[in-house]
Amino acid sequence: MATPAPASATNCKVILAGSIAKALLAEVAEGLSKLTEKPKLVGFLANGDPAGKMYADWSAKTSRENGFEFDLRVISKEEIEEAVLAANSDSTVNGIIVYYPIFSRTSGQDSYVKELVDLSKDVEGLTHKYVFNMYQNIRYLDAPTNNVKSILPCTPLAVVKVLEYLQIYNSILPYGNRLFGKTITVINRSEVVGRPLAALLANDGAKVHSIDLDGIQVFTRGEGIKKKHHEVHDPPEGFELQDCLAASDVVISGVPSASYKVDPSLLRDGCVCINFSSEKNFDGPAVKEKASIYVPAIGKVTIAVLLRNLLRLVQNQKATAEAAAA
Ligand SMILES: NC(=O)C1=CN([C@@H]2O[C@H](COP(=O)(O)OP(=O)(O)OC[C@H]3O[C@@H](n4cnc5c(N)ncnc54)[C@H](O)[C@@H]3O)[C@@H](O)[C@H]2O)C=CC1
Ligand SMILES: Nc1nc(=O)c2c([nH]1)NC[C@@H]1CN(c3ccc(C(=O)N[C@@H](CCC(=O)O)C(=O)O)cc3)C=[N+]21
Repeated sequence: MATPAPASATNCKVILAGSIAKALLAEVAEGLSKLTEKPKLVGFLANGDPAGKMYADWSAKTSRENGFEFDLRVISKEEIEEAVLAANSDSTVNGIIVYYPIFSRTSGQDSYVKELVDLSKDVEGLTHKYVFNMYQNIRYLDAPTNNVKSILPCTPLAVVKVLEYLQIYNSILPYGNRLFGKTITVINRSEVVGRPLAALLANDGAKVHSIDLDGIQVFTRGEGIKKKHHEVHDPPEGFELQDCLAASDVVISGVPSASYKVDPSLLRDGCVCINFSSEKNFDGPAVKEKASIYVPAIGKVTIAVLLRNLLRLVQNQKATAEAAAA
């Protein structure tokens, strides 16, 4: 007989990203063992951003430890265009990651750089074709042959992998519908993480409350998840953050501010809390009094997903070459 937890302890289980990343990296190792050459990822750091540098160094270390080559190239803003084009035409390069932001957030110039990366080497899935496929819930580039898989952005996909690990995805249901019946709040609706994440979760069947400073949006596939992909609508009149939280099985937060905390008194008893911000959006001791599961950070999962995406690019490059030869 298992001993019950002492009455004084909380019943919240804290799950660290490392254990989730380990499971994904094992899957990646399996795929890697079937290749004859080491996949090569090239990273471009053109902004002098210390946070970007940290993330890049950390990705480089994990890549090398797991049998991938990672070549970090520190360059100037002015060099980025030619550098990406050169990597596109270098057959020894399998994947390209460009760290953002490079140019001022308001200039829109970063969007131009994103489109420069060759589709077959875009390891973060940031070029328009991949973004389109994600929002439209299209999983392959070569439908109906379905040999070339579409690429999903790393952090939103990392959150999906965390939810699969936690069995929030119900494997009794068919693939693509496994979040049916779940209500999820995502706090952050940025173009790079929050909005794609809300769309992915809704495409998998969830009802998603997407929160940002400009208000709340609801992402769903409609009643009975009959639609092929998500649609977005306004919440009911007077619906506030507290109503979203009270209804949510899962709360995912990514507010980039040290002072922001999700009010623990608004959380549904026994909900699951996940933080993807580099700042702690949940107060640890308080959230543990309410949540059944708490994931304080996901960075390691994001990097495991980056390597999984790189492996997928290599597999896609092979499938494309074989199709061309046939
Ligand atoms: N763990 C990981 O793998 C990754 C973590 N991050 C982290 O996630 C955080 C967010 O990154 P981005 O989305 O790129 O940042 P961002 O600055 O582009 O977007 C943040 C969003 O949060 C919104 N926001 C700010 N205060 C809010 C509030 N009180 N309530 C609701 N929404 C609010 C903003 O309006 C904005 O839309 C950062 O801390 C970043 O470092 C980013 C990428 C990967
Ligand atoms: N093209 C591109 N893709 C990115 O994904 C990208 C980028 N550019 N530019 C820089 C930002 C920053 N970024 C972070 C990754 C992990 C944590 C993170 O939360 N890491 C730790 C916590 C902090 C720590 O341990 O120091 C964790 O989750 O375990 C934060 C920030 C990705 N970025």
